[in-house]
Amino acid sequence: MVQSSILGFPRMGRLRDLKKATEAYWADKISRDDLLAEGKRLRLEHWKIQKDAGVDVIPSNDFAFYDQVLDHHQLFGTIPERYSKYNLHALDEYFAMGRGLQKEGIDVPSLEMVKWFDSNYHYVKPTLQDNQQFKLAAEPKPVAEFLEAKAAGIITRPVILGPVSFLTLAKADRDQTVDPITLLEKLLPLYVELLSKLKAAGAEDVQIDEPVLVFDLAEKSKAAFKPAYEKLGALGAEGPRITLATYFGDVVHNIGVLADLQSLHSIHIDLVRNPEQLDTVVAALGPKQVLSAGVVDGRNIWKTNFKAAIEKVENAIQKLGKDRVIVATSSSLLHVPHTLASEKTLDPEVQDWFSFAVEKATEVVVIAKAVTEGPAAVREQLEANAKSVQARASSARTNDPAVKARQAAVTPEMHNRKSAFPERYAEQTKTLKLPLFPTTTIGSFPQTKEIRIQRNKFTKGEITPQEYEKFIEKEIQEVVKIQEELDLDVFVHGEPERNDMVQYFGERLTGYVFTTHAWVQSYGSRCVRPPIIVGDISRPAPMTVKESKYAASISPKPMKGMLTGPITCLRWSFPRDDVHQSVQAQQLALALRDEVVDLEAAGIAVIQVDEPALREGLPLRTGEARDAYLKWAVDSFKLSTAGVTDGTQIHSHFCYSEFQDFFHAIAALDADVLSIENSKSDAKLLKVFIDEAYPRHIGPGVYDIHSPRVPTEQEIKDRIEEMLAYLTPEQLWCNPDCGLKTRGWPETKAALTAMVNAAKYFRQKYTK
Ligand SMILES: CN1c2c(nc(N)[nH]c2=O)NC[C@@H]1CNc1ccc(C(=O)N[C@@H](CCC(=O)N[C@@H](CCC(=O)N[C@@H](CCC(=O)O)C(=O)O)C(=O)O)C(=O)O)cc1
Ligand SMILES: N[C@@H](CCS)C(=O)O
Ligand SMILES: [Zn+2]
Repeated sequence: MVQSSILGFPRMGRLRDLKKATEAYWADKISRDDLLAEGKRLRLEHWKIQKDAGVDVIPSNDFAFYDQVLDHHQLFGTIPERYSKYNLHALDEYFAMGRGLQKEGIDVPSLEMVKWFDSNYHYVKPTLQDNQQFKLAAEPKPVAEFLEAKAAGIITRPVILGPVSFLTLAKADRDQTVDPITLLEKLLPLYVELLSKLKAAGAEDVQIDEPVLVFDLAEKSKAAFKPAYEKLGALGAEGPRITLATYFGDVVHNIGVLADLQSLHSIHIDLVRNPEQLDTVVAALGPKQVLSAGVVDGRNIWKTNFKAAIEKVENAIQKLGKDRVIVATSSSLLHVPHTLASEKTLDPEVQDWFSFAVEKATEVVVIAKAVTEGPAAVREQLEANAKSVQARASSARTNDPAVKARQAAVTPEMHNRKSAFPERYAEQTKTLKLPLFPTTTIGSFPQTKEIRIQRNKFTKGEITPQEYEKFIEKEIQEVVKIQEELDLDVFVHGEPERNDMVQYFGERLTGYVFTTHAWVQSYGSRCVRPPIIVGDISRPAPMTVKESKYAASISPKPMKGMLTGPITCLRWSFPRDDVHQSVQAQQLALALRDEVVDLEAAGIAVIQVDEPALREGLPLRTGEARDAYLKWAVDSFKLSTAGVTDGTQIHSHFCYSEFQDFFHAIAALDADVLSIENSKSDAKLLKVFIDEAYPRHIGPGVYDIHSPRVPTEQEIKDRIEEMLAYLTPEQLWCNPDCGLKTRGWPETKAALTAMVNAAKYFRQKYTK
C-alpha cells in the first residue's frame, strides 16, 4: 500500500488564532497558561484535520510559538548567556531570543532572523559560541508533542531539523569565531538521546529535515553527513526509523552523500520543483529504502494536477514497488494558507483552481489511493480534477493580447537611465539640497490598530470611500508633522493606506486575485496574505500617486514616493505556474514603470522601489540558472525605474538577505541610493562596497526594527563609526533597517530621535 504523508502543517489556525493569542500574551492581555492552552488546541485541531482527511503519516513538532528553528535553540540548550542569565520562564526566554526584550531592567536585542531558503518565511539563526556546550532540554518538545498527539489517539511522525542543517544554518555569535559545523561531534549525542526518547515514547518514525542538501555544500558540511547518520543509525531498533527530508531543490549534486546514508529508512525529495531528480535518487536508494515523493506543492496554491502527479508516483513505483513509495507534500505546508473553505468572495471560476493546506491534505490521500487501488477507486475526484485543470488552461482570464504586445515592444534602451550616476547626482543635488548623512525612513510608519480598524470598516462598506480617504489624509498629515518634529531630511507618507506592500499592489493590478483569509506566516506572529497572479498583468490606473502627491503638497521637505519592485511583487505573491516567472516579472515591471513616470510627473523627485525579495529569488545553487535569473530580475527592476529624468533620485531597499554574495546584482540595478538591512550583521560585511569601488550612495540600516527595543544614540553612533571604515561620509545615508509598520509610535519616535541626533553629530564632524 502506498502511504500518504504531510511534511508539516501551517500553525496559525483558520483565523490566525495563534497570532492573536501570541500578541495578546505579549500585551499582557492573556496569561501564559492561556497561550499554552491555545497552542495545544491548535495542534490538536490540525492533527485531526489531517487524520480526518485520511493522511497516513501526520507530522508533529511542526508547531512553534515563534519559529521552528528557534525551538531547536532551546531543545539543544544553545541559548546565549545574554538571555539565559535572566532566568526567565522558558517561554519568555524563547520570545526574548525571537523579538528582543526591554522590560523591568532587562534590555536584550533579538537574535538575527533571515530568510528560510528561498521562501518568504524567516527563521532565527542559531547563534553559537566558541566554547559551545549542548544540553538536551529536560522535556524535549518533540517528545512532548508526540505524546500529546498520542494521547489524542493520533500517532504522528515528529519533525526535527537535522544536525548538519542546524549547524550549517548556524553562525558564530558576535565576537566569536567558531565554525559551527566543527561542533557536530558535540551535538550528535543529543540527537541520539532525543531519538531514543522518541522511540521510548512510541514513535516508530521520525522526519529529520536536511534541506541544506539542496545547496552547493562546503566540503565540511558534506563530509558531516556520513558520520552523523552512522551514529543515529547505530541506534537500530532502539531508535525510530528515519525519513530524511530535502526540499526546495534537487539533491543530484549531493547524491553521493545520500547514497552513503544506508541506515535511513526513507528519503524525501521535492518532485514539484525538480521532477528530473527522481531517476538519480531512485538509483541511489539501498535495496530496502523508501522514496517519499513530494508531488503536492507545499509552496504554491495551485490545485495539484492529479494526472501529472500520479505519473510521477507511478514512475517511482515501477522501479521500487508500492511498499517503497510514499506520496507526500513537496515541503511543509507552512508556506500555504490554511483552507480555501474560508474564502467567500473569490470568483468560483478561479476558486476552483486553488488548493490550500486543508485541501492539499486530501490531495495526497487521493493520489495515494489512486496508485494503491487504481484510478477507478477515485474516479470521481480524478475527473473533477481533470476538468478543473482543463478549465484553467483554456480560461480567457489568463491571456491579455495587449500585455503581450507591450512586452514584444520592449527595447534594450528602455532598461537604462539617460545618464550615468555623476550627471544624475549633479541634477538631483540642484533640487534636493540634502545635507551630509541625510536621514530618511524606509517607508512605512506604525500601522496602528486604528488604521487597521478603519480599513476594515472601509472594506466592509461601513464607511464611505470619502471617509476613508479623509482618514488616510489625516494619518499622512500626522506622519508629516512627526517627521518635521524629528527633523528628518527626506520624508515619506507612511504607507497608512497599504494593508501590505505587495497585497496592496496586487489589489490594484489586473491579472491578480486576492483573498480574505489566506494568511501565511512570515515571521513570529506576523502574517502576509499573498495575492494570486492568475493572468497577464497590467495597471488599469495609477496606484499610489494620489497619496504621494497629497503628502508632497503638505511637506516642507522632499517627499519620497514608495513602490514595491517587480521581483518582490512576484515573489511575495503566489505566482502563476503556467508562464515563466520572467514573463510575469516583465509585466509587473511595465506596470510599475508607468507608476514611476506618473509619480515623477506629479512632482515626486525621490522614488524608492523596494526589492527586498530580489535575493530570495536567487536559485539556491550557483550556475547557469542563477545567471539567467539575475539577468531577468535586474532587467525587470531597471525597466521599472529607467523611465525617469536624471533629476529624479531612484532609491531601492533590501532587507532579510545576505548581500555580499549578491553584490553585483544590487550594483547592477543602478539605483542612486540603496538602503540595506545591516544593523544585526557585522559591519565588516560592508567591505564589499570598498572592494568593488561602489560609486553610489548607501544607507546601511543603523538600528533593528524587528524589536520594540529602542537603540541608544551611542549605539547608533558606534554603528555609523564602524560603517565609516567602509563607506565615505558623502556616500552614507542614515536610516533604520526596514519599514516601521510593526512598531508602536513611542518606540518609533524615540529610536528616530536617537538616529537623527547621531546623524547630526557626524554631519557636524564632517562638514568643512
Ligand atoms: C517586509 N516584509 C514583508 C514580507 N512580505 C510581505 N508580503 N510584506 C512585507 O511587508 N516579507 C518580509 C518582511 C516580513 N515582514 C512583515 C512585517 C509585517 C507584517 C505584518 O504586519 N503583517 C500584518 C498583516 C498585514 C495586513 O495585511 N493587514 C491588513 C489586515 C489587517 C487585519 O488583520 N485586520 C483585521 C481586522 C482589523 C482589526 O480589528 O485589527 C482582520 O482582518 O481580522 C490590513 O492592514 O488591512 C499582521 O498582522 O501580521 C508582515 C510581514
Ligand atoms: N517600504 C516598505 C519596505 C519594507 S521591506 C516599508 O517601509 O514597510
Ligand atoms: Zn524592508
